Amino acid sequence: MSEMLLKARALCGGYRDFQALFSIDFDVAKGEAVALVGANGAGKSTLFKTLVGLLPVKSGTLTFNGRDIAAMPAHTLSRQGLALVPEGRRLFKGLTVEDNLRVALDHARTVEPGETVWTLERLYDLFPILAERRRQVVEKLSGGQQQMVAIGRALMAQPKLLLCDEISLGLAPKVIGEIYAMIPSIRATGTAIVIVEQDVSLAQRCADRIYCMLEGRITLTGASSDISREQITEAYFGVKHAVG
Ligand SMILES: Nc1ncnc2c1ncn2[C@@H]1O[C@H](COP(=O)(O)OP(=O)(O)OP(=O)(O)O)[C@@H](O)[C@H]1O
Repeated sequence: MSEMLLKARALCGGYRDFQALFSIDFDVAKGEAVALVGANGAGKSTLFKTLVGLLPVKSGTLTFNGRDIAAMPAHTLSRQGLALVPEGRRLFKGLTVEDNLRVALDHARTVEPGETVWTLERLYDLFPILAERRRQVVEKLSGGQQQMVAIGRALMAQPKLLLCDEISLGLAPKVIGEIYAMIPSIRATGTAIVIVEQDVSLAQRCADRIYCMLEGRITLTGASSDISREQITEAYFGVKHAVG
């Protein structure tokens, strides 16, 4: 594996008295695409929120770019290069597409010389429909277009690692295809990406490696090309039975 960007070891976390993550080992290398799969309630969103500092690390270690980030708050982590596209998008209603995108500039990472900078122009090249809709308030957009704004907003923070939580939820297959087509362009800039995806086949196709979670634990990890459908099914449900 190439140089490590994010490294979690024996990570435990959750909500107040409720433990939702148990001894998680999770790695992302620079520029890598990783998929995180698991049933509803497995702990995928909780892991993402813990990685970006929205929930506390209860025990274990967490490093990003070689730095201990276990106690860093979300706004500091954003400036370090960690960005989350949250489940449900959470756009700023009443603001235009462009204003939603510009909001991220306030907590963006300072880009190093030679690195690609995500500008509005580059984003509009990635999602041309957003250029057409730039002056519209986001409520007027379709679900797929809103998802593009959510991804675009995260990219404007100039992340080294982009965490995408269920970006295909509720979208038509054609639109999902359009959104997932952005992954190679994002990776080409050197940004690593982790996607939470319910469609396991899609996850396997677009990621180098897969992690599967069940009841707050990682139950399977490996190269997408090496993992069989049967192994994923077992890790996903904890029992041997067939899906879809
Ligand atoms: N705000 C919260 N307070 C307390 N417990 C929570 C909270 N949010 C989630 N949980 C619990 O944490 C566990 C993991 O939930 P999480 O949302 O991380 O799962 P998930 O894999 O992302 O599932 P989904 O696909 O449904 O979002 C579940 O038992 C859930 O009920």
